[in-house]
Formats: sequence, structure tokens, C-alpha cells
Amino acid sequence: MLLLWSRAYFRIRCPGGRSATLKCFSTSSQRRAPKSIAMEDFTCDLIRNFSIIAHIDHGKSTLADRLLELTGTIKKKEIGKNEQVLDKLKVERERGITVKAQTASMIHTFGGKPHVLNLIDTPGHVDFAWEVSRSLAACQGALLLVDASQGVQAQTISVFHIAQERGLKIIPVLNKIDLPAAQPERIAAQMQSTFGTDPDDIICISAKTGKGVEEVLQAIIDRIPPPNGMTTAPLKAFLFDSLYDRYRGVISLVAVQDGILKKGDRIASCHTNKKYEVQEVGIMHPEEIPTNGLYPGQVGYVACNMKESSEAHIGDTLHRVGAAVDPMPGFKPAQAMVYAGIFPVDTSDFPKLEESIKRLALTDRSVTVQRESSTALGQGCRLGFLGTLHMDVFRQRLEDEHDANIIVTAPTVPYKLVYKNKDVYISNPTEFPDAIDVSSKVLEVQEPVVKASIIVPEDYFGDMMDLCFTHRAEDLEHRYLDAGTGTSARIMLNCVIPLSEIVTDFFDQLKSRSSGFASFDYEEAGYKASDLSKMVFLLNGKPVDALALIVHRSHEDSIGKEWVKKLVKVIPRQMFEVPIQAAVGKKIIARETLKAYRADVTAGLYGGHVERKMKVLERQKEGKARMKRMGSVNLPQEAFFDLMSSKK
Ligand SMILES: Nc1nc2c(ncn2[C@@H]2O[C@H](COP(=O)(O)OP(=O)(O)OP(=O)(O)O)[C@@H](O)[C@H]2O)c(=O)[nH]1
Repeated sequence: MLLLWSRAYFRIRCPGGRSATLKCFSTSSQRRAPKSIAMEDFTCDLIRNFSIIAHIDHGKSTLADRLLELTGTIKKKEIGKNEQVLDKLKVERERGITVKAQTASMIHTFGGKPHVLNLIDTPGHVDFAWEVSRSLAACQGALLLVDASQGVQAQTISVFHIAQERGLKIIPVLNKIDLPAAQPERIAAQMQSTFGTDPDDIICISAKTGKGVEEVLQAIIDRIPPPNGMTTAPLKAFLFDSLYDRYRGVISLVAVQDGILKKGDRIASCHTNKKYEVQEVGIMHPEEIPTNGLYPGQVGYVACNMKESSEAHIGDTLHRVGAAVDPMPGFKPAQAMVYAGIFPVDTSDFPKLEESIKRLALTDRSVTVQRESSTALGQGCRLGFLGTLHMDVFRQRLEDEHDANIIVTAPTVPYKLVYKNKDVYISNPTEFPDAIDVSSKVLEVQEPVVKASIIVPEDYFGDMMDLCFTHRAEDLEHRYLDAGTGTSARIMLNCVIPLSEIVTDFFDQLKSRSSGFASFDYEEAGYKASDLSKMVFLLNGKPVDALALIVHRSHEDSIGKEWVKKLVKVIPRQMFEVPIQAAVGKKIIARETLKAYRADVTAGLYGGHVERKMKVLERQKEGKARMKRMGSVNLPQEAFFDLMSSKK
């Protein structure tokens, strides 16, 4: 039985002039939050678990909002113009991107029967592909959303393949048909040639105006298979996400496969074998609403006094204590692709910064944290991220949500040093040997590479080839995606490229050199031997550890020159001349000289005592030479900050 629900009837115009009457559940949560929802009436045939997958900005969050409105889960006026309900983080709203996948359960009536539709939102940016595969693990179907003006993009292809590999029912949806530049027929043909989609299966919508969205709701019911599970079988719940609540600890999001999960149950994790007592279960509606239980096929949250976020292992199976089950297949854990050091601008702020990083990491399971100390920057943390956007988002969240004042060092990828009997992975340039020779005993240095795909209009193909070559791409191949000429014909370019090349300026250059028309996606492709070395920067002959970089031989000159130029701009002048050098091993690659700050020691000398003036100047010179011999150059935190932010 449903408690505290009221029905409302909406008359909706469908595309093509049809109209339909839908019974929508307008929850009394709009007036007052329901205390509890009984879930046992929602048997598997009344449940659909789905996700929306698309290239970045093709309108997933906007469509999610329309679905939530149409099912009465949220009120229309609750949404600001560009504020998406599922994009809860400030950084998501500011940047208009989804970073953290959210789950929302909607209750809607079809054919006179209330159904539960569980929407598991997915982020669009390539950095967050892991979140996409995690979300899809809890679904039976996916809406494949394509922008009707932009067409199929690189990530449309990759998310399509992830969904297909998982055996999900895919519903093709063309969005933004309200745009003057929309070309639904052409893009439908593109989807047919790329994915084998039957054009008759495609639903054309405008998530912005709501046109066609009702048809999407109907298709979710008609085309996506319901989950299957048995109430009488032992409890098996798949843990696919977790949240952190300051008061209740870790809250796990689960998809119940078999059995019933209820308050007071004693449950255990297949992964850690730890046991817990269930304190509360419920659904995300879209805020947490407690329910009397979670039944087979249902998706919801469980609070069971987990203290550490590491206890909620993504991909884990939860079962009842004493009724062990075979764990469900999990999936590949998130792997850090980019590492950077994070240090406080004021070194005494480290304890506060470390606490903030730990708290933020509780809400972002894909970040890895380790302590690090640097002679130049003091105590800090070395963090691993899924990509540079992920890194940037984490930095912004630290600043926004924790008021942190930080320095982020240059990003680096994990390199592999091959020794005779072991492989060592390093994520910090300071750990890299000064020279790769007999003394270091390193047989080979390898770097991570990715399989990249770029989709670009034919007119920009030459520029893209050039971009790939300058970033050390190999195995280039291309094929035409659709017929036409100039900007209407599009080419898909595939290549293997070192990950370190794409964590720097690759993405910005891709966008600027293709006037924003190129889309890009990549997947890991293992490690490859590479000619790499450590570059250090010397100030007055002394190396600054936090500035060390790992560079490819072919980029040594350009990177060395670029960095010493930057350094000479940000370091404050000293009383003596400071050589700033970039060195690889014993070889100096580039040099700039920071001029001395010249105090006017002769200011107090009046008249024409030239010899006296010369003598004073001579003494100043000697003093400076002495200072230079003894003196180390302080690179203030502010200079570091300027240096690191000047790269963006
Ligand atoms: N004209 C028009 N604009 C739309 C439509 N749907 C979405 N948009 C706009 O497209 C932009 C991106 O929409 P989002 O819903 O944030 O896209 P997203 O796919 O969720 O983006 P990520 O979360 O970053 O992956 C926003 O400015 C929306 O207002 C539509 O049907 N028509």
C-alpha cells in the first residue's frame, strides 16, 4: 500500500498533435514529506531501472528534470532556469556538467497501475567514464540521448558500447529538436549507420520545452525489460554507489537482486565480510525517503552504521548474515590516471587541509589520497584523479566547500619502471631516477597510453592529424562517418596516444583548432616503452623538488625553455643575480637569469666623489657575490601559486 500519495491528472500534448491523459502521482512530499512508503506492492513487473547516457552537454540532466516533473516527483517551479535537480554540487551548477551520478526514484501510473522508475543519472565527461559504467550496472535499459544539431559524438559511441556490452535495452532519443540547427533526419541516418538503429525506434524530443518527453516515459515502460528477482531467495543487494552523511556515516546505494532488505536486518558484505545492522532503508525521491523495505528489482539506499567510505566497496554484494550468497560480478575499480600534489598556501594550514581532503574524498570514491612532503612546499597530499577535469573539479570543490587556499602541482601520470625482477609504478616525479642507466638498474621506462577517438568535420581533419602527431600519436587510422563534404562530412580518427600528452593542453587545442567541432574520447590501452627522463629546475644551482617533471626526450627543449621563462616571471628579484636552469641529468637544457634587485647604496652620497661611489658599489657587488655563494633562493608559495595557475 502506498501511504500519503495523492493522484493528479494531467492533459499533455504529444508531438504530432496527439494528446493523452496521464495519471501522475503528485506526491504529498510537495506539501509535506511522506513518513514512509510501502514498497512491497512494487513487484518486478512494475519496476524499470534505467539510465540516460550521452555525450557531454547533449541534455541528460535537462531530460532528467523533465521526467521528474512529469512524474510529479518534483514541482515545476522548484527548478531554476539552468539549475538541474540531479546536479546537486555547486561546481556542477556553475560549470553545467554532471560530476557525480545521482539516483532518483519516480512513481508514475501506467495502465492504471503505479510503477517505480529508477533513474540513475550518469556524468558525460570522458574523465567520468567509470561513473557511467558503475551506474549502468544497476540498470536494465538506457536512453541514448543525441543532440539533434551536433549528432553522434565520440562519447556517444563509447557509452553506447558500454551499454551494449552490459546487455542493456537501448532507447535512442534525439534531443534539442527545438533548435533551428536541428537536423533530426540526418542525425537519425547517422545513428542508423553508426549503431544500426532503426529510425522508427528513435524518439524526437526537446528536453528544454518538454516536447516528446511523455513518449519517452511510455517507451521506458514498453521497451525496457523489468528486473527479475525473487522475494523468497536469500538477500542479494548490489552496492553501486555511496554517499556520506555527517550523522549517519556512509549511506550505500543498492539495487536489490533477490530477497528483502529491511530495517533491523543483520547484513554482511561479500567483499569485507564485515557485519552491520540495517538502521534505515529507503528510496531517493529525489531526496531520501524511508520505506518499509526494499524488494527484488528495487533501487534505494541503506544506512547501516558504516563508518569509513572504504567499507562501502563499489561493486560489492550485500547479503543476510548466515545466508551467504555468490557475489554478483563487480566491475573494474576506478583507476587514477592523473596525479598531483596539493599543498596549503600557508604551510600551517596543513592539518585543516588534510581534514578537508579526507572529507571530500568520502563523497568522491574515485580519488586516491596519500601524504606527501616537499622541501619547497612543506607538508601536503598527493592525490590521484580520473583525469584533469576531475582534478580541477576536486580543486574547485576544496575551495568552494572547504574554503581551502591551495597550490596544485603540475599533473603527472603513473609511470612504470621495469627492473630485472619487478615493476615499480611511480606517481611523483621526485621518485623518478635522475638518470636511466646502469646505475639506476632500470631496464626500461614505460608510460600509460590510451586509445583515442576523435570525431571531426572533414574541414578540420588536417589540423587534427597535426595535433595528434605533435602529441606523439601512433597507429593513426580514420574512416568517414557520414557522406557529404566540408563541415557536413565527418571523420572518425583513431590513434594510440600517451596519456601524459592528453593531460596537458590537448583538449584545449582540440577544441580551439576545430572551432569546437571536434569531440574526443579515450580508453586505457596499457603501457608502452618510452624515452623519458626527469627534468629538474635549479634556482641558483639548487634543485626545487616540487617543480620536477617527467618529460619525453622530444619535448625536453621546448618544455625546459617554457618553464624557465615562466619561472623568471614569477620569482621575486633577490639581492643577487639568480640563474634559473632546467636540467636533465647533468645537462642544462635551458637558462634564464633573474636580474638582481639593485638597492641604491650611493643614494646618501652627495657631491662628486666618484671614487667613493665606485668603492661603495664595489662593496655591494662583493656582498652580493657572498650572498649568492651562501644564499638559497626562496620560492615563495605565492610564486608557486602564480606558476601553477599560469598554465591554465
Ligand atoms: N535548445 C535546447 N537546449 C537544451 C535542450 N536540452 C538541454 N539543453 C541545453 O543544453 C545544455 C546542456 O544540457 P545538460 O542537461 O546540462 O546536459 P548534460 O548532458 O546533462 O551535460 P553533462 O551533465 O555535463 O553531461 C544546457 O544549456 C541545456 O539548457 C533542448 O531540448 N533544447
